[in-house]
Amino acid sequence: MAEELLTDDEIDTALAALQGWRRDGDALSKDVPVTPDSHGWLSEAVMNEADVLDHHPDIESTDSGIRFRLSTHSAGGVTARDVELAARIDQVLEGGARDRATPS
Ligand SMILES: C[C@H](O)[C@H](O)[C@H]1CNC2=NC(N)=NC(=O)C2=N1
Repeated sequence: MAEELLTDDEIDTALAALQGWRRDGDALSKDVPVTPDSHGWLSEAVMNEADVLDHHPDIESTDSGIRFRLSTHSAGGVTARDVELAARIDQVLEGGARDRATPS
């Protein structure tokens, strides 16, 4: 798979199509407000997606939840793989929200 760094314009375009992601230096970053008891299942669900892509996020706890940072270490910045993983993380988060919703 090509490991080409995205240009600034390409990163801006990708961010416009994602939910709540921002550029953070050489990475894409997203803060997700969750209670500490949700860190475990959320991290696990995201890592399952990451394993499929063989591309892994940095995950850290923050005061208000959890932060994902995506960069392609071998390329030294943001590539299409990071954008793909960001979209998959958003799908995981949507699924989690759906699971917690009251059935109609
Ligand atoms: C050998 C394996 O494909 C590499 O170590 C992969 C694994 N996951 C990775 N994840 C991320 N985020 N960046 C990488 O460069 C990377 N490299």
